[in-house]
Amino acid sequence: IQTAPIAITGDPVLYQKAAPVIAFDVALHNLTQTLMATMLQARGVGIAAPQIGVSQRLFIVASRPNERYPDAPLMEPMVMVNPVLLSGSSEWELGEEGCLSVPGKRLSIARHLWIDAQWQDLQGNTHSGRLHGFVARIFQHELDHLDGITLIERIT
Ligand SMILES: O=C(NO)N[C@@H](Cc1ccccc1)C(=O)O
Ligand SMILES: [Zn+2]
Repeated sequence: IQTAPIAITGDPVLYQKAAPVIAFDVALHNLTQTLMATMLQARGVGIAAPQIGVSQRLFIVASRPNERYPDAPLMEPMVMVNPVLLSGSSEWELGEEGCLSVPGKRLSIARHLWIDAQWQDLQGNTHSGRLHGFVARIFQHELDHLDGITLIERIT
């Protein structure tokens, strides 16, 4: 399966508002496979389509313990199309984040402790649920990417 180069700080695609996904077709399936393979190759625990140069509202949340995040919880990777943050806890928590598009940096970022999210799967079915802790953190990080926000914009 193909991987793709990861856009890094300064690449305009990282600062655009991504477009909603409207076609739940084979191209979306292929894009998701490339996104997943790229994330795994980079030892990521999440990745957003704009990071491989595709300005569409799609990301993967795939927390699992690895050398970059030894304490990360293990979960089934979630492919989230047209994700929406419905609400977030009033309580925020500071935590270390890395970004595959901001190589070599770990920054302390405040995120909601839990969030209620809604998204579509690759078949276009709508789902919703509450995410907690590190998984909620990854979701919020990836959603920022869909709105043209990277870690650097989050600290300034
Ligand atoms: O760059 C990305 N995703 O956009 N990948 C990050 C995801 C992430 C998000 C929040 C906290 C830790 C890690 C990574 O280091 O795997
Ligand atoms: Zn990132």
